[in-house]
Amino acid sequence: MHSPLAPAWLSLPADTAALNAKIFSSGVARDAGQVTIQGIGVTELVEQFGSPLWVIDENDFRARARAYVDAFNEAFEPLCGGVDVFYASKALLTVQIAKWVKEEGLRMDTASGGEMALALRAGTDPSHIGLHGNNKSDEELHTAISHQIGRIVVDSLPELYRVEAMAAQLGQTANVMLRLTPGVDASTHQHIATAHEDQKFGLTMTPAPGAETSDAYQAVHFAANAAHINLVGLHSHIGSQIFDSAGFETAATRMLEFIAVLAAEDIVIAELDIGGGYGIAYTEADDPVEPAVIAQNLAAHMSTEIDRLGITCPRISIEPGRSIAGPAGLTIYTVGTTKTVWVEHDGEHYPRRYVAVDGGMSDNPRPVLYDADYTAVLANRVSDADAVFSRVVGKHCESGDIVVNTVYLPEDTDHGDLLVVPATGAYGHVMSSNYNMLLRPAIVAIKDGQAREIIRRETYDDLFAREVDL
Ligand SMILES: Cc1ncc(COP(=O)(O)O)c(C=O)c1O
Ligand SMILES: N[C@@H](CCCC[NH3+])C(=O)O
Repeated sequence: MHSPLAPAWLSLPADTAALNAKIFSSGVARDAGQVTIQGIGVTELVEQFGSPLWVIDENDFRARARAYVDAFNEAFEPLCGGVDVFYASKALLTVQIAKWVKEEGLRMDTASGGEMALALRAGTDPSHIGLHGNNKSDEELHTAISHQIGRIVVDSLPELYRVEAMAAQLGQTANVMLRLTPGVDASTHQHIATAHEDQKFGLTMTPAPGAETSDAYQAVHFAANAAHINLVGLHSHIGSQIFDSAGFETAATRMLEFIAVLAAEDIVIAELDIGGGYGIAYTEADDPVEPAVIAQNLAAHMSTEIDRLGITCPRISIEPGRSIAGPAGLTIYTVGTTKTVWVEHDGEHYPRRYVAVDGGMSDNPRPVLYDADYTAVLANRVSDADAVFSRVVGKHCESGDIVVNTVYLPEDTDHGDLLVVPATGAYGHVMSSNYNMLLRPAIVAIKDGQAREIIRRETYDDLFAREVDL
């Protein structure tokens, strides 16, 4: 029965076994009742690799990565030449994944010394690596400059001066992009919007009261004239999990207008990185846009703006993360216990079923951080039982430890059943923790119907590994 407690977007499923294709990776199906990934059943995966388990559909990941390369190159080639696609590795990064990214022709966007070290360890060409961060350490800058990485995306004036000084000291030229904040308020959760003024990232394009020029303008002039800096271009990233093209278009317009101002002063900006942030479907409420459509719309918008401003189009680069890794991943959990509570709503009481699983906020903190919604399906079997209004929770000592806030699950879902939560490939493993000393799950990659572990499950010895005096 449909619950009055349900949010407006959640519909009562006609079939609780159905798998919504826009949310699951392309390799997911049901076979003899069981959810399979490229033909391998969830029961077999859990028997072999344990529960909970992160699964990455490698074919799907690679296809999504390739789709960005193909779509953006096709749309922009006639206008601005080829497009470089940098995979935003913060979404999901292991050595294997860095290798897939390279094999599919993408470059690597990193956001810390650790991500950069992993990219280098995986054999990524340093000239294909970008380094972000609003507060890079001397050690991170030293590694980036001495390895001659393709772009240090400088976030502030003080950092720019430090880069010039360090490059001079090392007798090198640092490749620098400048991250600007085009003042766009992207429609997403406030913690993942990054281009409005009142947040920590980037050089503002608006002069301070009483000042004649902005930090962005001063940074361009400094970088263009610095002896040890090669100004690669400009960068803007408006935020993450965005569906609406208006924010990307406004940001592109503001960046191109700034490039036109600089062109009038004979400063040529050769490259413009427009960041990542493309939204994915976590639930039936989300309607993601295909890379080809995003690319064509953006190219059309930029073409008009370039004509209007009378400038040459800079080379374009982008940084998608979530939209490559997210839909390719899913998490398998085992149900431990259930209970039903009665919740008051408009003077009546309605049931909510709590279904507790063997993971939680330690393998996916997104619900607790951003109120993020997910969905789940009973995965080891199909059931004819009625769909009941449910909340999937974890096993941590926190009442906010929610895995899926609202979902209809079969009434007989019980101890020992497996649930699959789709779209967990991005910002799950990378933001996981050992809270309550839970062990982090393994990551299994499935390629061409073969499953292999790319990250093994943690052990209690891993938990004690940093104890100095055991
Ligand atoms: C600078 C930068 N580039 C790219 C990304 C990737 O964003 P997404 O994973 O939403 O595509 C982020 C994260 O928001 C970012 O901060
Ligand atoms: N971690 C965030 C995205 C942050 C993007 C990085 N700038 C999420 O899960 O949605």
